[in-house]
Amino acid sequence: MSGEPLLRVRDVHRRFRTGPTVVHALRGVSFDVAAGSMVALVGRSGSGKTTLLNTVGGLDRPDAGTVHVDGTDVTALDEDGLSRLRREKVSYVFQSFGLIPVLSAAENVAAPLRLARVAPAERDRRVELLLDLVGLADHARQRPAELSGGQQQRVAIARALAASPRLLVADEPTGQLDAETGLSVMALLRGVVESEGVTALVSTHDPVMMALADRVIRIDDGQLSDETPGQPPESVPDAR
Ligand SMILES: Nc1ncnc2c1ncn2[C@@H]1O[C@H](COP(=O)(O)OP(=O)(O)OP(=O)(O)O)[C@@H](O)[C@H]1O
Repeated sequence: MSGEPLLRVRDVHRRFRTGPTVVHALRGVSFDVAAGSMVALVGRSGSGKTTLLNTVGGLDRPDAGTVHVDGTDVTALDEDGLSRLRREKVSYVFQSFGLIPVLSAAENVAAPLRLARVAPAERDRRVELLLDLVGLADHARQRPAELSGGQQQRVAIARALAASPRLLVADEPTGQLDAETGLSVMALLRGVVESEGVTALVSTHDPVMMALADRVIRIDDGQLSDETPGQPPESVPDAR
């Protein structure tokens, strides 16, 4: 498999029909993401970022084009196949965290491991390790409402990593966080890409996230319009 991109997107189109109006949200999007790299997806509001991320992880189907994740043709999967993909290969981090309110931090992180039928002792070990990785070892028993926004997003990142996905998709993961908290969550994401060997595709408006990425791809009105390599933070205006 070496040399194969972890993610391959080819000529993806997606249209939405609302009454008489048709919005062409993706107009022939193609790109590759190398295994173990972190790519930032940027673009104005309404440019198609969420639609693209949903298509990549099988939450939404394109009208045309193909998406391959780790050699699997996502666009050819039936519902069972998509569920397996989301359990085993792709996980999501959302702007709104998406934690289960009645579960503790540890139970939220354990949820994907339960689904994957990981044995309890191994599950506990992995949850402890992940909460430690995201700096929340002392908050394992707290429920989401008892955690700050930044802490909740850290739990969501730990949960997303629980089942050792190949691809982490994050849709504006720092969108609800203040600048300082957002920066620490972004640095955490960058760190886990390295330490867990995961590949990440992250939509963002934040120049610091762009600077932390290996590559930046820009979407404009449903088309990729530009691509620049990640830059060191000191060369990004207003990043400090
Ligand atoms: N389910 C839907 N039904 C109808 N139109 C939709 C739907 N989802 C997205 N769109 C339209 O598709 C276009 C792209 O939306 P998308 O949410 O992908 O943009 P975005 O870049 O993620 O925006 P933002 O940064 O504001 O989240 C927009 O014009 C949007 O109104």
